Amino acid sequence: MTLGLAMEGLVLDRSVDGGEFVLDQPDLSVPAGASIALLGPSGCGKSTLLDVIALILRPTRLQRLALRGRDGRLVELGHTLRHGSSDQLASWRSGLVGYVMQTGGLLPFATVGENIALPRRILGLKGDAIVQSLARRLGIVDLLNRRPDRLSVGQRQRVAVARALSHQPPLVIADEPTASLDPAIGDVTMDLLLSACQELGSTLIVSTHDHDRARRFGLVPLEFSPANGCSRFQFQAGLT
Ligand SMILES: Nc1ncnc2c1ncn2[C@@H]1O[C@H](COP(=O)(O)OP(=O)(O)OP(=O)(O)O)[C@@H](O)[C@H]1O
Repeated sequence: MTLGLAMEGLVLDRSVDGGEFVLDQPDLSVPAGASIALLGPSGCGKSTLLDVIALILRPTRLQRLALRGRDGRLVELGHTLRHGSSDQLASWRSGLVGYVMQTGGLLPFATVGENIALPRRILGLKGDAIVQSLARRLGIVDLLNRRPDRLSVGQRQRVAVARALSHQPPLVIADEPTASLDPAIGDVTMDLLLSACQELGSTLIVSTHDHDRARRFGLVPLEFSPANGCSRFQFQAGLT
């Protein structure tokens, strides 16, 4: 089985900052091209785990984090995530990951179209036909010239999904991407995430509270399981 993601020995300890939360993930492996639903109660660490995988959050300890690139090579990034510069991490992130953040994370001074095209600009990719195509599939073509502060939360969420897909990354991460959407648009959005990733052979990890939608769309569940200690959290190990 070819891996899309391999992680070992992750500890993210917020107690050092006065919190009570510890994410303790000895092992996590996801097959390349798999579509995963990260499930668990509020506060169990879904966003935290996604932020580590997306090279945003530096863990307290980490033995290994490897992500598969578009060229098929598994890139070892554990040392860079612990000790590399922000610029190094941003550079790897832009090529390897598309991230639909829970908060949208759109640039307020750029239009919707510019936001969606931004990951392509960063990578120097030519052609913006995919921006139009994604906008059409998500029903946001009429919004391309607006700024994000003139959008509803649900519209922003769809823009964030389009932006995460526009550079066709090998790993797509989505943090509750349908939380603010009505059921029909939520289904369209989940369908696009899945079909775009399947067309590209990309790995998809979606955090969600919507077990029913995850099941209907055939996402493989990766469930939170209590670890030792009342404030230690962990997700079910490898899916290979
Ligand atoms: N910046 C932060 N500083 C300190 N503690 C934090 C911070 N962000 C989150 N936490 C804590 O870390 C824990 C995990 O939070 P996280 O957001 O990963 O949970 P989640 O499973 O994604 O929750 P939800 O389903 O509500 O989005 C929680 O106990 C939360 O209070």
